[in-house]
Amino acid sequence: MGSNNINKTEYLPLFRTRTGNRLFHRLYAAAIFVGILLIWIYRATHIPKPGEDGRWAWIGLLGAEIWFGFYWFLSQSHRWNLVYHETFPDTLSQRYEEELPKLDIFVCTADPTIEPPILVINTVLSVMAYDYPTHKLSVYLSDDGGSELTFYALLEASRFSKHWLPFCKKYKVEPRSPAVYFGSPSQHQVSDANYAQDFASVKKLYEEMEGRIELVTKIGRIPNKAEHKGFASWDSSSSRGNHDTILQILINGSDPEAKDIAGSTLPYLVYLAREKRPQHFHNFKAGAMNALIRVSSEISNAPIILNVDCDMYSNSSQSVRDALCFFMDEQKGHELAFVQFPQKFKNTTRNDLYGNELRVIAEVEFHGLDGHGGPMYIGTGCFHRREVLCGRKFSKERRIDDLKRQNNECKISNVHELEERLKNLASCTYEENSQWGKEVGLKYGVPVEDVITGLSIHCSGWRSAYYNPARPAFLGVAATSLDQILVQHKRWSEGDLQIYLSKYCPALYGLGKINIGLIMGYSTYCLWSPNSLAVVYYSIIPPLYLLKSISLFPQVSSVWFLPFAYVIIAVHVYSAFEFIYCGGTFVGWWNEQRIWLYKRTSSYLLAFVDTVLKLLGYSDMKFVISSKVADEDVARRFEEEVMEFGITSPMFTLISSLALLNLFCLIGILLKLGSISSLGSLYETMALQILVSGAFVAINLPLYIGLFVRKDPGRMPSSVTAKSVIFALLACTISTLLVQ
Ligand SMILES: O=c1ccn([C@@H]2O[C@H](COP(=O)(O)OP(=O)(O)O[C@H]3O[C@H](CO)[C@@H](O)[C@H](O)[C@H]3O)[C@@H](O)[C@H]2O)c(=O)[nH]1
Ligand SMILES: [Mn+2]
Repeated sequence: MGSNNINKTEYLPLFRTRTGNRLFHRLYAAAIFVGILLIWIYRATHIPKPGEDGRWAWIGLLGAEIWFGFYWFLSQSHRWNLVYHETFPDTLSQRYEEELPKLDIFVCTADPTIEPPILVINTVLSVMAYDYPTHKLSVYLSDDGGSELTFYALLEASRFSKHWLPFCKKYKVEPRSPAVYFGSPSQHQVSDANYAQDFASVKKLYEEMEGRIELVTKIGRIPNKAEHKGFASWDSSSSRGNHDTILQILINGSDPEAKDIAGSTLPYLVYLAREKRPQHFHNFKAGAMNALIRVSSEISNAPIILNVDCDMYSNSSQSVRDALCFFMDEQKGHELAFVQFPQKFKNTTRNDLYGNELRVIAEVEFHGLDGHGGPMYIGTGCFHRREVLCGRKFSKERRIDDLKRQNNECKISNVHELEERLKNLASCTYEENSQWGKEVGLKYGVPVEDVITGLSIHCSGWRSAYYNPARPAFLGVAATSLDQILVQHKRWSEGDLQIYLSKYCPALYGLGKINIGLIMGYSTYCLWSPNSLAVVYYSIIPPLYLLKSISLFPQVSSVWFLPFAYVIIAVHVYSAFEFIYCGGTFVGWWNEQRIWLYKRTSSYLLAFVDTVLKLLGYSDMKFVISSKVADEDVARRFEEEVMEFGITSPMFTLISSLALLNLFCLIGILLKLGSISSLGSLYETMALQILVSGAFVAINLPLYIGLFVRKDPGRMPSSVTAKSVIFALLACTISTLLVQ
């Protein structure tokens, strides 16, 4: 009986994979594909003759529709074959509890103003408190802001952790971000007197610490620098972009003194601000990660690395074990380079006004990528094998070294000496004439270091896994204003397009190296920004021709009307169902359509233009860091799901001009109608153009209100309103004069 049991556990896998049933989707996709072909045939065979109305507009529409069809085809790769995983952490624990590998956790921050130190250390504390042997954990904070305020907060966190970690473990606290835990009404063991007492005392300690950190952040300096030797690293000459490497080991896990109040070992805790000099380009987050990889290799050198953005606290103390179920699985673990968890957010509202949650991407598309070889690496909530990040290629013959054997404990005898010795690893010149950023570490050159690094890992033969547990593993701060989300998507779509135009273009570089489905999957994201051209064309030309009463679509009575109607209806009904199936609301779906439009007509368009300028040498690489704070007023409107404009931005001028253009054209054509009876003939010839502009106007309702009705500070600034009215009127007038 006993031996039977052992055999059983030996054969149980650590994770299981299940594929979804895709029959319905495949039938649907085939039917849409036929519809698209018919649309193409119609367009190509009905081009107006030279001299006839609308010939060029028509050819443009043909181009746009070919693009939409092609893009739709690419995006089917995300839906063809969905896979879902389930992990067995109990089996992991039974089999390997004593041999679990070490884990290094990297947290990146870059600006103490928009990434407040209190937020950063809550993330740090949440990952320090993982349900994992503490002597195997090391947490590194990279501070590209080079801020003593952040350092101060981390020092405070190192002290508070002595109380927080044992409290979390004793009462199995979830989540382990103290701000979130104490901020939400506790449902835990309130009846237990011990718990109530511990809760009250730890909460008090937290609030006192929070008070001190907020005070220091507010006054912007450290009152008592003698408190820790580390503050000596900041002198009057150091500034954010110009300072020496600052490396401070705040908790030396191997020090017998470094114990929590229950007498257990604490994880290593390290602060690193790599050297910054104005004359050296620092490669943003990729540069920070690479410095962390090097420095950590000399301290803890764990074979597995988890990295999170400073706002992405751990929401589940079990995630490390979940991730290890993948890496340590005897059958399939050795093929896996990284395990990616979805990005989810703490502060989203019911109808997700800005489409922050990227719901369908998280719940459908990434499962689809997994079916083709693995999800992309998306920069946060991702566990990597260190060796892979350091450039190791996959080889069938040579299995990666057993994780269980890379478990030697680290011992630091002289902290100060070690800090001094390692500083050089984070200097500006260390990477000169090396392979860092090229073959080793995260890749440089594009502002989406994550996507390009993941792609090159896939291309060197590795797989990855997407794990999307019911309880989100990480929660971050989502954008709270329209401007923020548009700026973020500009950076993403620009970076992705740069990858497409680089030597890592998935369609060329990936050919023969990765599955064709994965090439299509990557291409869908990398080609976000060229989408803008077709969408902008569709938002300008049909309404202008509507105003001129020139029809660009089949008449309602024509059979060619059917494929258009069919594709438009089927695609939107499917997408609404998919969205709701993924847990969204109908209003949420409608909001997402609006954001879809805004991204394509502003972020993606500007990203496209900037990429072209960059190719021509006119533009530099930028990384606009997303703000993780909002002032009270903005936060309130976000809660109420009222769109936040508030500032002037070229992106707002773009979306407003297009919204007004469609509105003017629609009003214009209705005014031009002599009588109600001509409505019938307008409908017969112009139904689809009216539908396109009508949908445009309907989706833009909140924007019109922001332009003309609202009075609060979140409305559209009047300069944007004025500019957009002028642009839209100009476009209408010029086209009326030109298109005769
Ligand atoms: O010079 C820099 C710039 C940024 N960061 C950090 O990078 C992270 C991501 O920056 P954020 O402004 O929050 O950008 P997001 O668009 O929210 O980030 C997403 O997209 C990035 C790629 O564009 C990925 O790196 C991120 O992991 C992913 O969450 C944050 O922790 C920053 O502190 C640095 O460490 N150094
Ligand atoms: Mn972010």
